Amino acid sequence: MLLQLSEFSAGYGEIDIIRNIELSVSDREIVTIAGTNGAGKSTLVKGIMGLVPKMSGTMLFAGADLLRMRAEERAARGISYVPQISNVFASLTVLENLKVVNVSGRSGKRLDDMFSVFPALRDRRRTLARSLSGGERQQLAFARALMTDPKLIILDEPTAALSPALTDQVFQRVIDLRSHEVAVLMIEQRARQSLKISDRGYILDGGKVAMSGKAADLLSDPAMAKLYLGINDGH
Ligand SMILES: Nc1ncnc2c1ncn2[C@@H]1O[C@H](COP(=O)(O)OP(=O)(O)OP(=O)(O)O)[C@@H](O)[C@H]1O
Repeated sequence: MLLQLSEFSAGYGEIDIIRNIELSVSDREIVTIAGTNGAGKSTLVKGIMGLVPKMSGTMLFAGADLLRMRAEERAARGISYVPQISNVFASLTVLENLKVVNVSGRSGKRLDDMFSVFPALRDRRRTLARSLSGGERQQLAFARALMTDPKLIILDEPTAALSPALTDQVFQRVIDLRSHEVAVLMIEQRARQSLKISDRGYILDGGKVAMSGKAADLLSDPAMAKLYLGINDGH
């Protein structure tokens, strides 16, 4: 198991926002976190990154105890986080955005790797990030996250504000990430589409895991369809 949370609770003050979460991600797995607005999805992933002030429970990553580690240490151990907005530097070119990721050693080789995975970025390497299309910008955000050669990438709503066509493209890119020996944990409002490309899923409601399991089982569960699917995606 790559990431294992047990009895994990987290919050910002007196009251915990998420409570007693059991969650795991295996090597190269794609896992969706979906659920209602305000359920605590962002708080959960920020907790994994070490960005929430109050946390308790157990959190293991590649066998190490993450809970007491600072955010920088967690990142250094191989977790990359792609926030929902402001995930690239708008005033830098594509090439500059990739170069400023702090990678020790072979960054030239790494750049070549990124351009072979995302050929559109090679063509646009001198373009300012602010001039990229929404889909290209998301590719750049993924490429930046991959520059550090992480074991786990956490994506916070990668398709937010994208058109249906670009959404399909971004989900295809998420599938491609798997060939990079990387696991993906992603928050998605488009739960149905996201589960279709995932191995497993967790549905949060009111700070707790309401449902979890194999993505195919969740997609065919009538209770899941009634309560949590189809509100935000028309597919
Ligand atoms: N920095 C913060 N300080 C205090 N409370 C916060 C903070 N961030 C979030 N919350 C509260 O935590 C709860 C869960 O928020 P969170 O953003 O984790 O939910 P979410 O499931 O990601 O929601 P959405 O789908 O709407 O983005 C909300 O009630 C929110 O008001």
